Amino acid sequence: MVHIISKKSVSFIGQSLAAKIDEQLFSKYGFKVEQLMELAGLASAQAIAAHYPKSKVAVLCGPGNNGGDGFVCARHLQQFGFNPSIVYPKESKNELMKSLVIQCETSSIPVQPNLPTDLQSFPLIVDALFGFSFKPPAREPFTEILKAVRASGIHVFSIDIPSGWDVDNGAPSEASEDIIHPHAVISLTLPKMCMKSWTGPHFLGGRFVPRGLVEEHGLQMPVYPGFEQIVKVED
Ligand SMILES: NC(=O)C1=CN([C@@H]2O[C@H](COP(=O)(O)OP(=O)(O)OC[C@H]3O[C@@H](n4cnc5c(N)ncnc54)[C@H](O)[C@@H]3O)[C@@H](O)[C@H]2O)[C@H](O)CC1
Ligand SMILES: [K+]
Repeated sequence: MVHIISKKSVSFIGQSLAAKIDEQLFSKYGFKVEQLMELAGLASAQAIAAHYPKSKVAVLCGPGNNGGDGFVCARHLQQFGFNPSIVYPKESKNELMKSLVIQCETSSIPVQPNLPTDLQSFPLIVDALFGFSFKPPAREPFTEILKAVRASGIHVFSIDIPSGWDVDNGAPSEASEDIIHPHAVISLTLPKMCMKSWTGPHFLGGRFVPRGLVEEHGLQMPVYPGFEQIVKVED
């Protein structure tokens, strides 16, 4: 059972503060991106395993760190008994992303640029296309993918933000075809402003923010019970 906390007990942060916190974690507080990505991807996999039965799962990975979280999440999902396949439309030159591809491929997790032709046989899709650095609207080849995912009707679990949404203002329109309409979301560190009016299943993970950073920005952090890495946010 995932512990439930009130939406009112945590801060919601905007795009610029999310980027500032991220930058300070690496500069002032000495973290390496792969450390935090491992925790973010693990928390995402834990939320998925807590919420969905084991199944085939298509993990859509973008070119930035949100995509990196997706690769890590896929690795952990495989450890938890899921059967992940990665869709990675735009290969990054970044060394960390290259390592993540190797880690998955050598663990027999397929990595391909296109959606699987048998997408309808996947009960679940993980959306790790874009996180808090996204600036709408999405460009190709992502627009086509977002539209195909929407048309498929398959349940989507979004990591950090639903891809295609404006980080501060949310979904451009309920009817938009080129954005993710998630079934559930995990926010990392703290929920972003776009999640304010979200009423579906909402998890929170990323239990790694040092106390100094919390105090510096006056953040209201979630209270995680014991040694848990995720909580569920409800009204
Ligand atoms: N501090 C934390 O909590 C941590 C969060 N993590 C995850 O990292 C992402 C943010 O990662 P970042 O690399 O800054 O950016 P994104 O992944 O959101 O995307 C950048 C990527 O996307 C391209 N892009 C932007 N807009 C568009 C567009 N309109 N169309 C097409 N492509 C676009 C851009 O060029 C870049 O290539 C955060 O959300 C968390 O998921 C870390 O893993 C750990 C620390
Ligand atoms: K996402």
